[in-house]
Formats: sequence, C-alpha cells, structure tokens
Amino acid sequence: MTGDANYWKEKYLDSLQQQEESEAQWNSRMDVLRRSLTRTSMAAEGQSQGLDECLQDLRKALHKDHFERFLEEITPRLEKALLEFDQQRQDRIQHISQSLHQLAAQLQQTNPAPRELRKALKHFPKRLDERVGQWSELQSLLQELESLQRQALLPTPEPAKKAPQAQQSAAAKEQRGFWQRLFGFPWWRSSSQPKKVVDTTSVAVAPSTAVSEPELASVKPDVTEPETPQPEQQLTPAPLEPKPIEPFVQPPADVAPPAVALEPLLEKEVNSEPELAAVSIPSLRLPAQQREIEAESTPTGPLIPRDDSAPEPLAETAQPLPASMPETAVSTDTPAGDLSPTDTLAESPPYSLLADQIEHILLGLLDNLCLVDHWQAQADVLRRRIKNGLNWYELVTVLEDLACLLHALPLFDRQFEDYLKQLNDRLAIMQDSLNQVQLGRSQTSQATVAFDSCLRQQVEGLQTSVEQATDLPSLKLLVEERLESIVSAIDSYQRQCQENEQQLEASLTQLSERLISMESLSSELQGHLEEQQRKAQFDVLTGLPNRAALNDRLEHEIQRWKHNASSLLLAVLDVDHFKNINDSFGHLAGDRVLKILAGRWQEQIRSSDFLARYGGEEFVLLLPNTDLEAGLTLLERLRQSTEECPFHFKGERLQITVSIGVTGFTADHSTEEIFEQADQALYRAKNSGRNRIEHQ
Ligand SMILES: Nc1nc2c(ncn2[C@@H]2O[C@H](COP(=O)(O)OP(=O)(O)OP(=O)(O)O)[C@@H](O)[C@H]2O)c(=O)[nH]1
Repeated sequence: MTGDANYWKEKYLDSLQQQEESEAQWNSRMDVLRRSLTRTSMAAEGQSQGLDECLQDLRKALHKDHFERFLEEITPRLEKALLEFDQQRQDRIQHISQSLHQLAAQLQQTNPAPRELRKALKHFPKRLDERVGQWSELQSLLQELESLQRQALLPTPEPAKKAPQAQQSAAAKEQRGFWQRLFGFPWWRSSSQPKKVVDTTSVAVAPSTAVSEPELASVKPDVTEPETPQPEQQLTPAPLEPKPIEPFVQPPADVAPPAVALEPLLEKEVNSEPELAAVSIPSLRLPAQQREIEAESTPTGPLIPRDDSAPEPLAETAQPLPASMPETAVSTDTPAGDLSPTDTLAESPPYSLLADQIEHILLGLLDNLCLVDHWQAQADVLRRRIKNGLNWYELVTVLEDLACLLHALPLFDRQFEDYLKQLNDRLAIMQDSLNQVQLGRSQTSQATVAFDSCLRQQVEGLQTSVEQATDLPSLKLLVEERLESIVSAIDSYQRQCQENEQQLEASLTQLSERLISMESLSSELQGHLEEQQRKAQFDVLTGLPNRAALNDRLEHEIQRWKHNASSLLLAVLDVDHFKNINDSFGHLAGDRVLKILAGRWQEQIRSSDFLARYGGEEFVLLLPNTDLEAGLTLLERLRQSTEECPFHFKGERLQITVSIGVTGFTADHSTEEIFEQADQALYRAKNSGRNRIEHQ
C-alpha cells in the first residue's frame, strides 16, 4: 500500500472511532434524559387524571426506540393537560383562599376577648392571598388559623377571684390580651384584690400583630431627645387626699386649631388655606444639612405652625440621624420640597441594621440586673423575646417591659451597691478620725494623771521637807526647789493639753468635712435616682406617662375611688387605621401624628385626669370623679378635635380619627374586668365604623 493510501486508511479509522465515541456519548445523554423525564413524570403524577394519563404514555414512549416520534404526538396532549391542570390549581387556590377568608371573618365575628387575638385575626387575612398560592406556606397558614380558632373559641377565663389558680394560669396562657399584659406586673394586687400568683410569662406576650407584621423600617427621631418636662401632676402620682376637681375647660369654639402639615422640611409653597399653617415632618437628613435647613427656614423655624396666633408650636425641630445609623441609609440628593411618602420609607434604615447592637445592649443590661426569683423569671422571658429577634415596635414593648421591671424592682441596685461601698469607705475614714479623737482624749487624760501624781509627789515631798526641817534657810531652799518643780510640771501639763486640744480640733474639723461631703454625695445620688425614676415613667415619643406610670397611677386612683366612693372612668383611645398612615406617609409621619394627638388630648383634659400612652397607637385615659355623662362629653370633645385636627400632607387635607371605648369602675368588677370592658367597648367602636365612642 502506498503512503497515500495508508494516510487515507488512518484518517478513515480515526473518523470511525470519533463517530463511535460521539454515538456512545449521545446514547448516554439520551439515557440521562430518558431517566430524568421518567422521574419528573413520576413526581408530577397524582395531580390530575388527564395529566397522569399523558405522563404514563410519555413514560412508555421513552422506553421505545426512536421515541422522539412518539413524543411529537404526546407533546400537544401534554401541553393541553398541563394547561387544564394549571386552571384547576388556580381554582383550587381561589377556593381555599375564599374558605380561609370566610373562616377568619367568622372567627372575627365571635368577638374574642383578648385584643391581641382580635388584632391577629384582623391581620390574618391581609397576606392570605399571597401566601395561599405557595403550597409550602399552606401548612403554616392552616396551623396559624387553627391556633387562632382554638384561642377564639376557648371560653373566656373566669375572673381571678373565682377561677382556681391552675385553671386561671392555663387560661391566661391561652388568652393574653392587651390588658392582660398589664397584669403581668404587681400593681393590681391591691390589698382588696385577692392575691394572685403573677403569671411571669405574661411579659413575654409579644403582640401577635407585631409578629405577623412585616418588619418596619423606621427611625424614631425623638428617642434621643427627651421631651420638654411635663407638669408636676404627671410626674408623680396624685396624693390620696380628695382634691377639688377642676371643671372641664371648653376650648373657645371660634379658635381654629393650628394646621399640622406632614410635609417636607423645605416645603416653600404657600398653603392655599390661609388660616392653616404648614408644618413639616422631620426629614431624615445629615446633621450638617439639617443645620443649613434650619438656617434657611421661616422665622418660626421648621416644624412650627406658621400661624402666629398659635399659642405654642405643636411640632418640634427635625432630628438628625442617630449616630449609629449608617449615612448610606439617607438619600441626600432628594430635591428640597420633594419628599414623597415613598421617599420617606426608602430613607428609613431597616431595624435589622441596628438589631444586633440593640439586642446585645439589652441582653447585657438584663444580665447585669441582680434579681430575685420572681423577677428573674420575668427577666428570662424578656431575654427570650430579645433573643428571638425584634422589630421596631416589638422593641418598644420590650423597652417598656424592661422599664416596668426596673421600676418595680429594688431600684437601680448597682447604684445603691456603689453608693453603699462609698459610704462604707467613708465610714471607715470617719472611724479613724473618731479613734484619733479618742486617742487624743486618752492622751489628755494620761497627761492629767501624770500631772496629778507629779503634783502629789511634790506636795508630799514638800510636806516631808517641812516636817523634817531643822533650820529656816534650808527649808526655804527646799520649798523653792519644790515649787519650781511644781511650776514646771504645770507648764508641761498645759503644753500637753494645748497640743492635744489642737489635735482634737483638727480631727473634729476633718470629721465634719467628711460628713458634709457624704451628705452631698447622698443628695447627688438621690437626685440621680429621682431623675432615673422620672425617665422610667415617660414615653419618649409623646412625652406622656407610659405604662409603668399608668400602673402606679391606677393603684392610687383605685384606692382614692374606693375611699371617696366617687366615680372613676377608664377610656381606651386607639387611632383609626394607623397602619395606613404609616404605610402611606412613612413611619416618621406616623410618629408625628401620635405626638401631636397626645399633645392635643393632654391640653384638653383636667390636671386630675391621667392620660398615658399604653403602646403603639393605644392610649389610656383615667377620669377620676367623673360620671359617665361628663366623661362622654369630654371624650366626644377629644374625638371631635382629633377629627378636626388639620393634618396636611403635600397640601392635601388628611383626616385622622380616633375610636374610644369607655367604662366605669364598679365594686363588683375586678380591675382586669374593667379593662376588658373598656377594650370590648373600643372593639365595638371599631366594628361600628370607627371615629366613635362606645361605653360599657
Ligand atoms: N409610626 C409608628 N407606628 C407605630 C408605632 N407603634 C405601632 N405602630 C404601628 O401602628 C400600626 C397599628 O396597626 P393596627 O393594629 O393594624 O391598627 P390600625 O391600622 O390602627 O387599625 P384599627 O385600629 O383597626 O383602626 C401597626 O402598623 C404598627 O406597626 C409607633 O410608635 N410609631
């Protein structure tokens, strides 16, 4: 064979080998494809009969030679079956969604007692449609519903005095509502109430709404800046003696309330309504920008109503970002006067950025508390809540519970410990000083004894000399010698006395200086403690007394009510559709609304009344010595003034309303029941269309 022929022969053999290899590769790929298709078709089986038939045909075809021919025939049938199946699936989702909505609505109609449960029921349908489409979510949805249903259909637990303790605590675990959280703390165990083992787990009840809510990105500018001090009556509980009650002061009807606009800081446009002044919400800006803005703003300053006749600004200056907020979270290029609600939301850094730091601090704080059994259990519950992760609003309730814990416990143990240590050191120094004084005194008395014996010796010697004297000149000499000795003893005694006296005086001066410094240390500490106590009693956002303060005040008011046999009303005020305000205008605007409303309501009540922020958009008003008729008149005024409060956003009028539930204390109802009644009344007000008052 020629060289040329060899060359072609080898080339042929090579290409034959290549072809064999690609055939083997092709076959193996086909095999993988066949197996995957078979498995997928088996996995997809069981969804619909039509689809199953197609899949079975597909599997049979896959095992035939030249199965692609069969596939061509099966594919259109498969497509049709899939489309039908998808339609069935959509119908099924819709059906499930409808049924779950109906179930939730029915449960809502059962009007379950705890408010938290009602809220959870209200929130349940909100994300239902979105979740029901994901099969993986279905199980957890059904579990949630089952749990809500169980809670809603459980009988309301008997009041504390009637129910056996074990049953009561089991029921309390199931049904913990808005007010029951309040009863986790001991204020309500007044002497006339039956003693109850406090359910320590009650502190742990995070509002169920908070759990189901998405984490809200928000900045609370007021957190770092304390409010202007409140009148004295709010700081300390009123004394128990009966006080003359001030009449309700009706605001003059012709005074238009100043407008409150939720507009951007640099809004320059003139408000079209002349009687209304524009006020801006605090915008999220860097401190330097903030200063520039403040310099540029109107003479009344930013956030202050433009209405000169307004007695005092309803709003405050914008706050810079908290130091711990990353600056990247702030959009600095937003044009002035162009802050849209979405901008506000976008600018809010998520809580998760700070969560670790905050949670670390809180856990550290809890670890440092020296607590006894019962309180330790509450602290453990709080610790668990923190470890489970918080969002902004859960953080608020955790902080409130922590404040309650600190407030109710032997206050500020550590400070006392330090104080006692210092006191002990100073007492030791004083002890030294006293010892020195004692020493000085004993030295003085030793000197006196020595002087006395010296004098006696000299006098005795003189006596002997006189008795033994034989001639006058020697006697004279002897007497002179003795007298000299006596005079020098007197001198040395005097010197010794003087020295001792000086030492004594110095020690006494030192002692009194130390006493003075101890006194000032103790009054400094006292002032510090009082300040801490005062802070622990106030809500930082609204400046109103908080839940801890409400607990204290309630105890006093209930005692006073019993003592005076007068009437005591309790009202719960809840801003309507507050979530919508947050969602539409941003959480900062929501915060501003709460602050402004709190200020307005506070202005309209008597100094003997007590308004507290219970948490979130919920407020509690105590009206001592007020019958239902007078109470309803006042509450109607608060409701109306809320409705009329001229909030604005971007020049548009924004109406905000409040629903109120009110009830009176009666001898045959426990405090817990009174709260529950007010809460029920509020629920009725919400269900009957909101912006109204209901009483029970
Ligand atoms: N801006 C702001 N929002 C808060 C604060 N505390 C709670 N919230 C929010 O207030 C909202 C309360 O919403 P819901 O409980 O659904 O009640 P609502 O929207 O007022 O509806 P109704 O009470 O039924 O009229 C939730 O979205 C909370 O996240 C706060 O301090 N500031």
